[in-house]
Amino acid sequence: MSQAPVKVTVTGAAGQIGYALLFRIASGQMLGPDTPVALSMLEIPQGLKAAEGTAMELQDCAFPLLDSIQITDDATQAFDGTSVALLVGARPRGPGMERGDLLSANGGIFKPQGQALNAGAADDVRVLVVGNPANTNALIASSFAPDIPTTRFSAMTRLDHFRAVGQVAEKLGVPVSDVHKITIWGNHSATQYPDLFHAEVGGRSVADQVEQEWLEGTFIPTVAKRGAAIIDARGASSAASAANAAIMHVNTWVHGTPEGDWTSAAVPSDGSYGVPEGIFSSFPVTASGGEWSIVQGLEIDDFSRGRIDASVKELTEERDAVKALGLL
Ligand SMILES: NC(=O)c1ccc[n+]([C@@H]2O[C@H](COP(=O)([O-])OP(=O)(O)OC[C@H]3O[C@@H](n4cnc5c(N)ncnc54)[C@H](O)[C@@H]3O)[C@@H](O)[C@H]2O)c1
Ligand SMILES: O=C(O)C[C@H](O)C(=O)O
Repeated sequence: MSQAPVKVTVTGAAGQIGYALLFRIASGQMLGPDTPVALSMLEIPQGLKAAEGTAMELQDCAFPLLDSIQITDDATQAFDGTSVALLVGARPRGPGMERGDLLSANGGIFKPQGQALNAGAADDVRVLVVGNPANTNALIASSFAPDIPTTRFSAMTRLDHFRAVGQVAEKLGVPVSDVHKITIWGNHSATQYPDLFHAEVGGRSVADQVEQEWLEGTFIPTVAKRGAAIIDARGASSAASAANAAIMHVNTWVHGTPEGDWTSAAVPSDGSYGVPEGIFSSFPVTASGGEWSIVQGLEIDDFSRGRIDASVKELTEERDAVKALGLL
């Protein structure tokens, strides 16, 4: 081990995504092979026993990079000194629950977690929100962490990005590594807009290589509704693919995007592409020096404009709903 351990906090550590995530973090796949990790697992009291079981398994892997494991139901302890916080634990939508109820229940989680991050996180903290509704949960958490720059928060649309890459690779019969410049715009929800007009395979626009009918009638709905399709098939929501996307999101944030390509992440809007300032919307982004930058200057045609606006409208409605609940 060549450097001091980096504290990484995972909330919802005993959940499905937590189980798929923790072993990859501890093995070095997120921060790299030279970075020892001090893991902190935050759970609600009912989740602590299962978290202890996972910790036993982590110990049994004898990962050379795993420096220590903390298990707690106290957010202040979990976030104290943390440099990477993965906010995975969230309240899922239950039967008969309206979107407003979901936002209110999650406000009860992300407000105190934002406050605890603000109180004790390390100066270099980076926060990834995975728990749904991820974009708006990131907005809530960051608004209760006024001493942490808003740009240190982002919400995950990398899974949607990878889903789009997979669909394009299959359609064009190329390896996934040939697919570049995919963009997910907007919300991590069924209104998201996976954009192929700027995507490239073999140096040519993907939109020029597929039929418009496939793009509109198959590609967009397949990507946007993939989460629901997985729930339907598995009887549980995506877990390993979500954990993979979280690992890659943080890895890219810390280590940067490859030259000439970009990825997708929900970051606080600076007003780019007409997206209202402050909401967490997915954009094409590059990363360098631990900071996200929104890719500028892309031409947006009327088709894309309409799709982006529809998803952004949903995000502004979510923002207004949490504002009305006193959560902003
Ligand atoms: N952004 C994405 O792409 C994406 C993809 C997949 C899933 N998700 C979301 O991720 C979240 C987690 O999914 P999962 O399948 O692991 O769920 P899960 O129900 O298996 O696990 C969630 C865990 O969070 C814990 N928890 C609840 N409240 C908590 C709190 N206040 N503090 C700490 N822990 C808490 C629960 O005890 C549970 O163990 C869900 O909201 C899901 O919708 C997002
Ligand atoms: O779609 C869901 O509810 C689960 C998750 O956000 C996903 O995209 O797989």
